[in-house]
Amino acid sequence: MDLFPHLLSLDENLLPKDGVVNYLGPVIERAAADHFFQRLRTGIDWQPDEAVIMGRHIATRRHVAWYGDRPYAYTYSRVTKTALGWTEDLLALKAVVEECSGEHFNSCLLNLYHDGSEGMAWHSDGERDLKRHGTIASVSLGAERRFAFKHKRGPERLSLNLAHGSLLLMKGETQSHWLHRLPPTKTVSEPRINLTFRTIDRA
Ligand SMILES: O=C(O)CCC(=O)C(=O)O
Ligand SMILES: [Fe+2]
Repeated sequence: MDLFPHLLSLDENLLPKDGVVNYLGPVIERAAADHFFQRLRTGIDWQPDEAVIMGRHIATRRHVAWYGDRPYAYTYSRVTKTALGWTEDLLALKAVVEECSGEHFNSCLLNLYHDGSEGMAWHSDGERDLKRHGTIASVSLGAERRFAFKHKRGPERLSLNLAHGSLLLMKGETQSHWLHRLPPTKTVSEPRINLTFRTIDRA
């Protein structure tokens, strides 16, 4: 009998090459995940994300927030944000993620997708301020959404569903060689919150 099936996923790399992605499935039980979703929905300082398109600042419908150990300045899609101090809920989620991954994180970017019409385009999280080859730990709460990877130079593609309360780890060289995205979908009308725990590493 397998008492800890999700722990086995740490040995299973979803990528065929050039990086490591582990999907641990739901690591937070449903009632706790529901609780965190509700608390974060109202307790986080959500702001519309901004994009700079042809030199103009455009506010997106997707909302974002940025928290960390210190007031890190973080440049993301060419907009700089200053990290707010951890909330009790974020520290509790960080503890779960650190326990499951065996790694430590000093910051977290949160995304709020109001429904399936909002997503995130192909990108990698190789920002200058992030620790090189550091793990990114992604927690999903709320509506289940598809998440996709494609290799930057080859034909390889894969995708998976991110369940309520689940944890996905992107490790090692993943950001150097793969893009990821959250495709918009007509079939989801419920909101989703995503938390990506990261390590900011700067002089
Ligand atoms: O919402 C997600 O699952 C992914 C978010 C993401 O890729 C990011 O914030 O960099
Ligand atoms: Fe990302």
